[in-house]
Amino acid sequence: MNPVFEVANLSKAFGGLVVTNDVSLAMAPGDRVALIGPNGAGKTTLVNLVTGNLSPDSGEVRLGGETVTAVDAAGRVKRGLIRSFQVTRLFQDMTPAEHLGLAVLQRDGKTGNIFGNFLRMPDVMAEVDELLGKLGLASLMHRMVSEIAYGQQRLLELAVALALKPKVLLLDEPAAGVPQSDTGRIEQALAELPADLAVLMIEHDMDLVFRFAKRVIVLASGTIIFDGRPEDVTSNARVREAYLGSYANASPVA
Ligand SMILES: Nc1ncnc2c1ncn2[C@@H]1O[C@H](COP(=O)(O)OP(=O)(O)OP(=O)(O)O)[C@@H](O)[C@H]1O
Repeated sequence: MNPVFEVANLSKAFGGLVVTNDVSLAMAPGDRVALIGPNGAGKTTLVNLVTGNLSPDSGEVRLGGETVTAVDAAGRVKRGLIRSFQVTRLFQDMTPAEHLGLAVLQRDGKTGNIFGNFLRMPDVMAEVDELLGKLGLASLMHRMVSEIAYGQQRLLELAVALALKPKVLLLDEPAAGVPQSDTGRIEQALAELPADLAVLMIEHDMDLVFRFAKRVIVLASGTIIFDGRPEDVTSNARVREAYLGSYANASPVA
């Protein structure tokens, strides 16, 4: 199958520190990939290069076969590359319905309407209802974000991302900080993501990685040291060495 998303020989240094070192990878529609690696391995930097929030020193990013290395982050969103909206970027005094309504209008290029009452637009609201229903947030649609639990805010992030109709979805630790009682709902939402969507998830929780991913990519010191099946990752010598190295550098607990 043709890749929906590719990076080729991507490199990035901050000062003298090479944080992304000749990284190449491709994803097909429907892929479920976990991106793991010790702290400071360069995972967030790689995602920032992919989204266009950072520019690489060299290499290419391609979406649906088109080179988008020079396209800005908004242009990549328009082409279907969506990073899950972070909880810290949700508006505390807006409701889930308003967040999703705005996302739908933005996706359809109708942002001129945002000062109209889009909550009365039947086509927009039908989609908002459906998305919130899917994620179990229907009863909260008109509550302020500040009044809803953290786990539900993380589900709302996912709903906003889905409202933009992604082809490639980048998730950054979708269940981090969520009380255990609510992680099941998030995992269910992840399991129910559209089958043809390509998903790349940064995740530290290996239990979640094993339940979600069909493929694991391990980054260490900016280099991909493993790209393969989840069942092969923990026995891989380079992966073990990279993680042991990160523990060896950790300070002993007093
Ligand atoms: N803007 C920047 N300027 C300078 N150094 C940076 C910058 N952003 C990241 N770094 C450095 O690049 C390295 C990789 O950071 P990055 O956040 O990409 O790693 P990570 O794998 O996402 O880590 P974590 O799992 O801890 O979030 C780190 O040493 C970090 O200090």
